Amino acid sequence: MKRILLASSSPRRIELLRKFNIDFDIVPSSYEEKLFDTDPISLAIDMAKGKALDVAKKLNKDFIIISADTIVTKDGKVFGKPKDEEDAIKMLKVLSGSTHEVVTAICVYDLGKEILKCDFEKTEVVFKELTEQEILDYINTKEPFDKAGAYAIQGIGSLFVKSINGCFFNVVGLPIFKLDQLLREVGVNLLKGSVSFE
Ligand SMILES: Cc1cn([C@H]2C[C@H](O)[C@@H](COP(=O)(O)OP(=O)(O)OP(=O)(O)O)O2)c(=O)[nH]c1=O
Repeated sequence: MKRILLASSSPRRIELLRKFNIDFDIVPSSYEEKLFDTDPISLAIDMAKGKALDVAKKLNKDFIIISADTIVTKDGKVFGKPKDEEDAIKMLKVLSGSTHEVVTAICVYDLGKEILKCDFEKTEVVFKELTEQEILDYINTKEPFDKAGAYAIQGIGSLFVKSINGCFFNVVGLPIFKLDQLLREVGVNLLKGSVSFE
């Protein structure tokens, strides 16, 4: 019996996938993410792939793994999750009053068929100008700390987002439209809430 497995510790990814009527297991990867200023798309894809391959080592052929990685990028700089308060303040100052991009890479790895497919989605996010006080007040909510770019569009961070261009769910960490396309290629239909295996 085939099983879907989400290789993630992200509560947002878990919650988004739970919207659909499929059973899935959750095994976070221990893949070590290394961020540096380079092409954000290949970086995110490498990391999503790394997470899938890491979790695959522990599994048998019955599983289809879903993994993802989200990066915030602006002017050639890439931002993951802030290391500390100072890092979060720095990121929010860069994002203030301007447009940045959020890239999420996703991979679907069918261990039985030995098919690994990865893709990405990119969304533009326009931030209002933030005052020092707003940044400090936001840091005090603790929301920024486990989020790429130090904000959550789905949370209090929504106060800062003037507009977006592209997939909302991509910003939250799981681009549902892209994920559905990849899953269909390995026989999983989120709309039917079922997994059909030939
Ligand atoms: C920009 C943004 C990011 N995020 C989150 C999504 C991801 O959980 C996180 C980016 O970190 P990731 O390294 O992509 O994921 P993760 O470490 O949380 O989980 P895992 O590697 O186990 O799958 O930032 C939001 O929740 N809202 C936002 O608006």
